[in-house]
Amino acid sequence: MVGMNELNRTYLPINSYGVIGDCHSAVLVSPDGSVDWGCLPDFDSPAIFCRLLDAEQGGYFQIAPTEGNIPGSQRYLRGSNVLQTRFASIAGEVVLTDFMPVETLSAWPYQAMNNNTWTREDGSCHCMVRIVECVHGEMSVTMRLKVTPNYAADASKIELNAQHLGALITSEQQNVALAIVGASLLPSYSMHVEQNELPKHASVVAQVTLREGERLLFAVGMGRTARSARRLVEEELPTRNFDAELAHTLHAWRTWIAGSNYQGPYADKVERSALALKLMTYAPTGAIVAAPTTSLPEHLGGVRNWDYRFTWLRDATFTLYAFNVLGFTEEARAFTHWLRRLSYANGEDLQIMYGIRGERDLTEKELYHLSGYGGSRPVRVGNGAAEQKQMDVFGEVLDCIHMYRRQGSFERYGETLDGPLWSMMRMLVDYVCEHWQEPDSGIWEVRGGLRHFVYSKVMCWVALDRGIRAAEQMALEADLPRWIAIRDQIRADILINGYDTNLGAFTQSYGNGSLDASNLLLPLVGFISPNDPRMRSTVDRIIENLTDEHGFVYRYLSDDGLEGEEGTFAICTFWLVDNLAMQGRVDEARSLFERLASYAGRLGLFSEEIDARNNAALGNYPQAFTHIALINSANNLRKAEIRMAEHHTDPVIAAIRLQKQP
Ligand SMILES: OC[C@H]1O[C@H](O[C@H]2O[C@H](CO)[C@@H](O)[C@H](O)[C@H]2O)[C@H](O)[C@@H](O)[C@@H]1O
Repeated sequence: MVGMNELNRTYLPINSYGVIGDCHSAVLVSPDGSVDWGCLPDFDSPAIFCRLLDAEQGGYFQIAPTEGNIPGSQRYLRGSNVLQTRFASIAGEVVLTDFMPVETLSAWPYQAMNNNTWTREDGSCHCMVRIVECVHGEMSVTMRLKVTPNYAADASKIELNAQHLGALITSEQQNVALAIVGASLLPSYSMHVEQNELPKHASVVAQVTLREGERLLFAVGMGRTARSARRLVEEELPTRNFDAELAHTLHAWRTWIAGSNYQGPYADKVERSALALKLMTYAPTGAIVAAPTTSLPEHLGGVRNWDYRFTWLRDATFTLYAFNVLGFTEEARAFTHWLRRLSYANGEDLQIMYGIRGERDLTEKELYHLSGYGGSRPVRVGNGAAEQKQMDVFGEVLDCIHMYRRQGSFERYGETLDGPLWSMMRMLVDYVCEHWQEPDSGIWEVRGGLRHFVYSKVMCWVALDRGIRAAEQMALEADLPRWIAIRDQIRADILINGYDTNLGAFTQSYGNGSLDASNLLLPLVGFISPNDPRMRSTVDRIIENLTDEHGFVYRYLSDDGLEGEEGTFAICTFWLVDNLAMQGRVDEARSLFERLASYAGRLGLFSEEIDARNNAALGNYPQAFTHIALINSANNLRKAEIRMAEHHTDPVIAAIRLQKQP
């Protein structure tokens, strides 16, 4: 964590970054004041800042003390995704406030699926705002903006404006506008262009000495064309009232989070997780990304580097479960809206993931010119998993609609389940009836060939089960006798072929003696009781054989067709917490939850995996999966504690406690 003088800055720990966003995109800000990852204006736009994936070539936008070695420390402003980085020395202290203005966090009038969101509802541009203010003494501050368009593949050209209060950075496809507000009041202010060693990208450098009470505001926006970006530099950005936008943005986040009705343990962690998840929603269409980054490695120096800036049906529906726990329903409405507008002719045609505007083509490419985080290559954009067959997604989609119905959301939003939505559900259930016996690539998207994954079969059972319940409870048209027979057949098949009596555990796939943490979901989806002896022994086997020395859980240890190792999966460890809690092993559950929670970064954010041995976060960041699971586990602990209280206290007191819960 160093200041501007440290020119050879390399890779910071993944979970040391803060994230800010506007529900169109999100950028990562390091504790030394640098935006090292940024795809603007949308999550899937080519990155203009990618120092995170190539410390030498990658662009960044850093505002920090000119003198090196003044450490920055970060925090979020209460109840928001507005980030502050504080730099303090003996001579002075400056505070950097970073945010992306939001108009509203409630449901949008959804736009066409195929648009990039260059402008906001009121016609102004989406932007990133950074305000640096001296709160004590004085400090010299440097801003360095190195824009590297198209993941640093395209060259950029810089033009400073006449007063040196802004800059236009253009390239073949992307045009960036920078405006600096407040500089004309500061005599020490200067700005120049600095050539870098690699000539493709120069940097805009501004310097100023700030005294107590003085401040500068930097706004960066994207123009669809060089001409529109020039207009942003000259007209729009210098005249927008960003103080009012900051107040509005803070209010929007705080109003949104105040809608949570969570009253259980670890409320601060749950709140941060909820705010992180909301950041991953794409307001114009209702889609939800798995994470706002690509290629943060699952093994340092390894090849397991994937692009997560897309919408997996699985990850998104899991996100909605977590929102549901907190009492948020609008996100599910927005997502089901997105879901209904996806293009697919039948179950075969339904992809497991789509782009945020419903794009089907997510062709995976390797960016050979980037060296990768800590040398982890290849850097990939696009994701080949989109072409995989993963049978679990049918259960996840049907379960999500089931949850939406159970929440009373159809009534709340004046919608109905019959009609086109029910036709879609029936089509998916019928597809599962025909295809559940086929092998697939499974929840973990293995690249080593198709198998009969137990979790996939269980989710086929879930698809049938939720379809049957909807048909029965809503008197909807369906071939119920057939559905019921197949549901029961799937269950019997799993219990015979998916449980290994010698091992004493549900296995990863049929006829294979390996353990798989996805089976921890079986009681969570209602397939089996958490106290069924087969489930209890599966949990014990997982604890014995699928954990590291900290008790954190690996997804599996079997071959998956890829080179290299990986860390423990945070979502899987939280699933273990859930199982322990549901079994009444509350002390073990609590202690595991707390151990795992201590591996979040200082801001409470998690990536996908943990290498506890080296105290390192691994994988894309922040990752929805982990934050979803944290919320669910905190809630399962809450429920387990209530159950314990009921058993161990006076029944009257227990009843009073129960009443207090939402
Ligand atoms: O391990 C191989 C696979 O890893 C990624 O998939 C993982 O992330 C997805 C998004 O969060 C999640 O849905 C999946 O369950 C995880 O295994 C990657 O996206 C795949 O391309 C890759 O094959």
